[in-house]
Amino acid sequence: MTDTPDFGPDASRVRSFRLTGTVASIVADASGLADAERPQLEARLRTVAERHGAGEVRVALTAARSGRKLIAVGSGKGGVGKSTLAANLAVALARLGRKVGIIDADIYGPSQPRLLGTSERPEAEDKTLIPVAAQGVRLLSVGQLVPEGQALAWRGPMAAGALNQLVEGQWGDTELIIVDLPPGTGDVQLSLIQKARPAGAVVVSTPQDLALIDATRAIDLFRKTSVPVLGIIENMAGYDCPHCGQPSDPFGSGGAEAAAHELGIPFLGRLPLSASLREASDAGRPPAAGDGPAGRAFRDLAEKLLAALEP
Ligand SMILES: Nc1ncnc2c1ncn2[C@@H]1O[C@H](COP(=O)(O)OP(=O)(O)OP(=O)(O)O)[C@@H](O)[C@H]1O
Repeated sequence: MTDTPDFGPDASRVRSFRLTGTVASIVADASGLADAERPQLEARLRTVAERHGAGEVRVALTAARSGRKLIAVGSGKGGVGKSTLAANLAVALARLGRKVGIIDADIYGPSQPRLLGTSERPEAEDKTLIPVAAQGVRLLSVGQLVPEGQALAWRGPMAAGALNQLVEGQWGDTELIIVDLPPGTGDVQLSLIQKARPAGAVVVSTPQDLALIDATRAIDLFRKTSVPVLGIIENMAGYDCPHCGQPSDPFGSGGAEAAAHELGIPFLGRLPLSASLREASDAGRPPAAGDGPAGRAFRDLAEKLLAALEP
């Protein structure tokens, strides 16, 4: 039997230790570590094994982050429902059996804690943030990093630094992380996208021409940063009057679908303007958690998103 040396604070990461002759083999769990921290862990393990008498040390670090996929949700401008859709997509993906996280990187107006109905602040372990659980998903938000109500006037490097803390949180076995980006296509968005390295992106737009021009810019930003655009979602498309029942299209309809076809990207679906969706969202009850029409619509969107992500 191999006598395992004392790895000190790294002991909980060591999955196995074997000493054959003078060759030590160590398997350690590197989940949640930043890329820069992995070699440091390896060096510490190596030192302990060498002190324990090993001449040669082989270290295998498991749980590389490569298995986890980040999906950025962006929009060309504010107020189109990007955060609402990001929250509900996360909840719908979780209901489809995925282990889902959400990173609220919207430095101009972090709204995920409110949308997911939580005011809990994340704890930190060894300076690594532990996401809070809400509505079946795990959440880290830039809003949790500053006192409530304090404005975030961050420039690119600060925003990127904060995002790094969120991306490098203790995500454990989370498979998919939705990243709610700030609206727009400026430098901050660019550096956030480069830092987060998403596997794909979703663009939210309303049907108006102007919103679509902005959405096209957002698509262009993702393309320039080599992030595959998984699809476009049209929000606030059509409205059923609660009084007379007549449908109307205050912002037009079908524009985003036509734009998606033109740009050669998938159209994931549309959501109508809905008072109940807004009320439920404001109250921290994401409609995707229920089985009503909005719940079904979000399930449909989540299925299409998975199909685009894992063809
Ligand atoms: N389909 C919808 N029907 C009715 N209200 C909606 C719909 N989608 C979003 N809203 C409402 O519109 C407002 C803006 O939505 P949200 O905050 O999600 O937009 P955003 O694009 O993330 O904006 P921001 O630029 O502030 O980040 C919210 O009050 C939200 O509840």
